Amino acid sequence: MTEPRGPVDSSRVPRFAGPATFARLPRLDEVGRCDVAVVGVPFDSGVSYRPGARFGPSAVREASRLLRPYHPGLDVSPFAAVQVADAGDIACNPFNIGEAVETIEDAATRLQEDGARLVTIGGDHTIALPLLRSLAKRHGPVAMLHFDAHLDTWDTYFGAEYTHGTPFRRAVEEGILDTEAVGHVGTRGPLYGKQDLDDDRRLGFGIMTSADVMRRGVDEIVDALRQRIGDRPLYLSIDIDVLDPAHAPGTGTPEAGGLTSRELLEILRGLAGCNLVGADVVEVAPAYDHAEITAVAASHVAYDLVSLLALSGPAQEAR
Ligand SMILES: N=C(N)NCCCC(=O)O
Ligand SMILES: [Zn+2]
Ligand SMILES: [Zn+2]
Repeated sequence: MTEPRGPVDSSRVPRFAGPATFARLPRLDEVGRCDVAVVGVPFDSGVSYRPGARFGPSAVREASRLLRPYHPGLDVSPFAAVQVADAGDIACNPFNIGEAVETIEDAATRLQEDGARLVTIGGDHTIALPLLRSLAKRHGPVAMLHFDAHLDTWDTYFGAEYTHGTPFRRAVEEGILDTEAVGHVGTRGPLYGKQDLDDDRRLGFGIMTSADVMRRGVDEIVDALRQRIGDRPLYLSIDIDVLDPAHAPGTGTPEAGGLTSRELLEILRGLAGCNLVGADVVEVAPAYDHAEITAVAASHVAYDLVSLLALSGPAQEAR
C-alpha cells in the first residue's frame, strides 16, 4: 500500500490560498481511490422552512481550511492513517425530489464500491434516506444514532413522502434500519402532537433529549448509547440543528435549548471503536450564519467523523 496523500501543508501554502476541498485534502480524482471520502450533496428541495442548505457543502469546505492533521482527543492523524479524499459534490436535480433521491443513492453506492466509507455533507436531511439505502445494500439494516433537534420520523408534508422531516420513517418502513438499535439524541422543541412521540416509539426509536444530555452528562449518555449499539454496523446522522442556535445559527429550522458544540463533539468522541460504516452532517444553511459559526462547527463535526472512521484503518478491499 502506498502512503496516503495528505492535505496541502498549511505551513508552506497559506491556508487561505487555493480552492477549498475538505480540510485541503486531495480530490478523489487526484488519488484514484480512498478509504474515506468526504462528499457533498448540495440539495435542499426537501425543506419545510428556510431554504439554503444547498450551499452547505461549499461553506463547510471553506470553514475546514483551519483544520489540522492531528486529533488529540482521539489520538489519531486521520489523513496519515488512511487515504481520505474529497469526492466533490453529487449533482442532483433540484426540481425533482424523487429523481434526486435516486441520483444520491446511485452515486453513494458507486463511491462505496471499493470499500470507501462516506462522510456526506448536506444538503437537507432528505439525503439521509438514499444514503441509508446505499448502505443497506452492502451491510443490511444498520444501527443509527440520529443527532437532531427534530424526530424526522413524520409521515408526509403536503402529501410529500420525501422531505427533510420524514427520512427515518421511510427508512424504517423500508427495513433498512436495525430497529433494535436506533435512537435520537438532542431532540427538543414543540411537536405537532403527543402522537408524534407514540409514532416514533412504535417505529423503534429511543430518545435522549437535549435536556437528558444536560442532566445526565456526556459520559453517562455515551455509555447508554454504546450499550444499545454494541458492535452493529452503525450510521451517524448529524443534523447541525442539534446544536443550540447560539452554536449553529445557520440552519433552516432552529430550535432553542440545544447541545453545545463541545457536548456534541465529546459524545462523538465517546463512540470511538464502534463499527461506524458511514455518517452525514446536514442542514448547514450559510445564508443565516454569522462569522461562519455554523460552518466551523460542522467542519469540526465532519473532522471528528473522518477521525472515527480512520481509527478502524484502511478499507478491507485495500489491505
Ligand atoms: N431539520 C429537519 N431535518 N427537519 C425539520 C422539520 C421540522 C418541521 O418543519 O416540522
Ligand atoms: Zn433538525
Ligand atoms: Zn433533521
